[in-house]
Amino acid sequence: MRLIIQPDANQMAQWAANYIAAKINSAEPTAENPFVLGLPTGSSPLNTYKALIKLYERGVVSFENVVTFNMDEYIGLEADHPQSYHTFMWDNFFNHIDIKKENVHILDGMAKDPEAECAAYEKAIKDAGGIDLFLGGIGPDGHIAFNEPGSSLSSRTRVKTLTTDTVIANSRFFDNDVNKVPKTALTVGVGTVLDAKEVLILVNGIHKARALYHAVEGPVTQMWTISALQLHEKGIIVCDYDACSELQVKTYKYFLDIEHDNLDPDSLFK
Ligand SMILES: N[C@@H]1[C@@H](O)[C@H](O)[C@@H](COP(=O)(O)O)O[C@@H]1O
Repeated sequence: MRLIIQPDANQMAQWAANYIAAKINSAEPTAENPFVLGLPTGSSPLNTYKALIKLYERGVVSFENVVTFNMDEYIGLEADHPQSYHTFMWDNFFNHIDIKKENVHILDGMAKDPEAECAAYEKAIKDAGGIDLFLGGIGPDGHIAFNEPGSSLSSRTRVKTLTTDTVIANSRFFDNDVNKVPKTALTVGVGTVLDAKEVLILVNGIHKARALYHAVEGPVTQMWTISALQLHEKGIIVCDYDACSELQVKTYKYFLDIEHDNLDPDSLFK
């Protein structure tokens, strides 16, 4: 695992955006052989999306030959609901770049047959050649996508019931009313994420410090699903100083030392 420690959320976002852009560019994607990018919602990736939009506007990267698969979607929200992940992605990212609508994949939370929707999603990822890079965030309880504590670390795309903690955490987007928050979601599985060629996870803020501790220093356990990243050959966590608060000083110093030459976001384009 690589742990990229940055001073704050803005510098994290610049590092992550530069990394994604450099990966897309080095793949030299074409319509026949696109770059396949997995994407999250939430507050964690917002600054990264803003930084990627700026890179696109500066002509540093194009998304013309990029295919995307989002991590998850609430069950029961129409795509045009203000809090659907469809709305989030188009408002915060897709509307501002040159991605083709047909290259965007987001699970349909209104699907009549959710299980068939999930199976079709797994097939679509496979048909696209697998995910080259999966960007993600985590909840304070260490969940990745909507793989709540107790999720199988081999899980695939499926229906998941949200924990009370997640419903409360996400009620901030639903007028702070837990009754308005959907209680179930469609989500890629931990196994789906681990199948990506690379996984890049964003973790910022003191409220994620415990989760980062479990991700880096804890054992692999279904109770902190992000810990499964330890099994991935190319797992990267980009975090800020605050999120490192629960790490041992020697762990923190080790990753700062070994990544010393890689911490400047501009170093990624050299
Ligand atoms: N399903 C999403 C996750 O993909 C996201 O990582 C998490 C954390 O959100 P935030 O980045 O806002 O802290 O929220 C939701 O539960």
